[in-house]
Amino acid sequence: MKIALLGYGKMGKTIEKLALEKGHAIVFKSTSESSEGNFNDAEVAIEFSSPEAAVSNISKALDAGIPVVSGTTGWLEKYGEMVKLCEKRNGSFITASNFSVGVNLFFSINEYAAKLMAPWKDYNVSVEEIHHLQKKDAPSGTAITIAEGILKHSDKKDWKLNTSEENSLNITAKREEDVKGTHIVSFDSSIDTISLKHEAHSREGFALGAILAAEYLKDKKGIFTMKDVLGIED
Ligand SMILES: NC(=O)C1=CN([C@@H]2O[C@H](COP(=O)(O)OP(=O)(O)OC[C@H]3O[C@@H](n4cnc5c(N)ncnc54)[C@H](OP(=O)(O)O)[C@@H]3O)[C@@H](O)[C@H]2O)C=CC1
Ligand SMILES: O=C(O)C1=N[C@H](C(=O)O)C[C@H](O)C1
Repeated sequence: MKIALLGYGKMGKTIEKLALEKGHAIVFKSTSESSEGNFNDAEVAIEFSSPEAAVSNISKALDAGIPVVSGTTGWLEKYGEMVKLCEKRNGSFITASNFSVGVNLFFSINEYAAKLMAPWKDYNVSVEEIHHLQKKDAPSGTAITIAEGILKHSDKKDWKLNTSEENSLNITAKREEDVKGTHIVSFDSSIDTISLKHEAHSREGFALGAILAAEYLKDKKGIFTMKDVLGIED
């Protein structure tokens, strides 16, 4: 598969290494300042850039008729625009807050736990995420997906960063040296605490999942999710 990498930072470089090991070719790569290769040679684009650059990168791929996998977080208020553009171009698009298989299983475990815990009103649920110091957005996209999963089964009306409001689901975001991505869901009562934790040991899980999504998307038309890619039921 011929891949264009839109964004060539920590994730772009990890994807390049693993894609080459899997026998794929990188035909184009770009940063905010430079690019090399021929974008139109690509069969699929994998986009991990920044919240400010994501919409223009995704649009560039859809306009060129190249299926696009986007992992960038912090831009989802524009998701509807990208869906419309994808439909207009009869294109192919997947975005996910987290491409790792483990986190996508965690999303389902989280929803199951939230449903199970819903009648037990003595427990208060909260979400914590920890990431490296360079991360631009907070809370993480993954923490938002986790919160949305909990809210499907909770009396809380919304999620908020650092809130003590009872009606809102509290998300805490911590930044620490070199943490790849840790997410913890806690159900706390005065008697005990039940915790679910996912801890990424490297960026390879995110990168492998994005390559898997690109392999899945390459010959398809439409808008898909990681649940489609992994065959996980809703
Ligand atoms: N969905 C998932 O599974 C995961 C998502 N992410 C998300 O992916 C994104 C990138 O993460 P990461 O690789 O760690 O970040 P980095 O900061 O390490 O890399 C970002 C890259 O994007 C480039 N870039 C910025 N603007 C543009 C542009 N207009 N066109 C092309 N490239 C551009 C940067 O270039 P320059 O250096 O010149 O600024 C840099 O090469 C973040 O939003 C992060 O949250 C991260 C891991 C997993
Ligand atoms: O910026 C990161 O590094 C990560 N970002 C994603 C997010 O915002 O959820 C996924 C992963 O946690 C790493």
